[in-house]
Amino acid sequence: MWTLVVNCGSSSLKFALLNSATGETPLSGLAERLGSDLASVRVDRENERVTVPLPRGSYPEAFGVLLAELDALGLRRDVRAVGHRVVHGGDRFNTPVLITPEVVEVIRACIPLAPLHNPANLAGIEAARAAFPDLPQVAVFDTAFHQSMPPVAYRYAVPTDWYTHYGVRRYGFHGISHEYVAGEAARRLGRDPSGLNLVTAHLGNGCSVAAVQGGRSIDTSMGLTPLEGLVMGTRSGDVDPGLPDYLAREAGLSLPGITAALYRESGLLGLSGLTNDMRELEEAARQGNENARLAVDIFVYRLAKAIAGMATVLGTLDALVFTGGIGENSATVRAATLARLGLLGFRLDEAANAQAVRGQGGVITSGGVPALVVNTNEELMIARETAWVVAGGA
Ligand SMILES: Nc1ncnc2c1ncn2[C@@H]1O[C@H](COP(=O)(O)OP(=O)(O)O)[C@@H](O)[C@H]1O
Ligand SMILES: CC(=O)OP(=O)(O)O
Ligand SMILES: [Mg+2]
Repeated sequence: MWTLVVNCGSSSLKFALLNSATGETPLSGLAERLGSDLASVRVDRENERVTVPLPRGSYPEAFGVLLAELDALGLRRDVRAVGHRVVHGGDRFNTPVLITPEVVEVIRACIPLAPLHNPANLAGIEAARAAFPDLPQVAVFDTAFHQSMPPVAYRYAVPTDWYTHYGVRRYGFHGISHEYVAGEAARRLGRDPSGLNLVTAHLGNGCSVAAVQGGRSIDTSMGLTPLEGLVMGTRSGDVDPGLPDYLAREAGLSLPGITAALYRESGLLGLSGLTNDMRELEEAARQGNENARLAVDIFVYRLAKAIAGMATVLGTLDALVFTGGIGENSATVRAATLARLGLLGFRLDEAANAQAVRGQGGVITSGGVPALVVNTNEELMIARETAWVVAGGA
């Protein structure tokens, strides 16, 4: 079944046309910096890549480019469903669902919990509905996989009333990716997923780790919002909850201003003062830039602590999985992380670690607990889940 997958970020729209059974992907692309003068759309066709400028382009305009590409390939009429990545679904959804007006309302109600992501997801749903009014639209939630967490993992030690009245609890994100790579890792290890204890580390622009037991998430590092946990590209991850009040009083900053800085001006970017891009930071660190070095060191230090925490939650560890742009491509981050985790029994295979950079993934340890690189494929996961819902779901 041909499925169009739409993944809207705060200023980007990723899309892919996939065969949900075979994974064949004749068309994919990424519209970036939407709304700005520098907006552009990159289109990947079977054997070529083109980038077209789209100054001040909006989500509907980016969607227009996608439709024109579908027409050029003669495939628009073959699309049977549209699958959307939706970042926050609260605790209402533990599976993907057909998008109804009620589902849209829940996604809207979750905007305060994912202010960068959910409005963009709704824009993607609107654009797709306008273009394909007769096709089923499916929401695949980043939070759904983590709905299996037990209360001991998802509750915060705050007044119970905040939980019961305002849904203040940990939800977790990147579930589509954690679930996909956990399944792939089991396959690569030749093991039955139901018997495996895995830690999965999704390291992209947003970063999180998860403890996956028998194919189910039992804990993860992100919480109420995608701000908690690891150091990320521009997000701070964990800080002292006393920080906003302190800064509001000492620096005269507003609460929304502080939150915006924690989302957009912190993490690798804030620490280095240079960039949120790990590749550029590694290069700057090699050239002797101390701030870049410190940013990478703190990223790794916090990641290693979080992985050890997830291993503790699991009790025993069968494998560690690296994924996401950094996890798949940075041999340096992987090596430095494993070097801090001798306690868990990893033995890095340097040649295999260097090899895994070339895109195939694979096991990067020799003996001890295996660590693997698995390339994530959120689009394929969304296409499969969409096909499952269209076929009647649970
Ligand atoms: N060769 C590389 N070495 C180190 N980091 C890399 C490399 N390639 C990509 N990255 C990093 O991956 C991150 C982006 O991850 P990605 O998963 O593509 O992002 P997103 O979350 O936006 O999908 C960036 O920090 C980028 O620098
Ligand atoms: C939820 C989240 O952090 O997503 P992303 O990494 O795509 O920003
Ligand atoms: Mg990502």
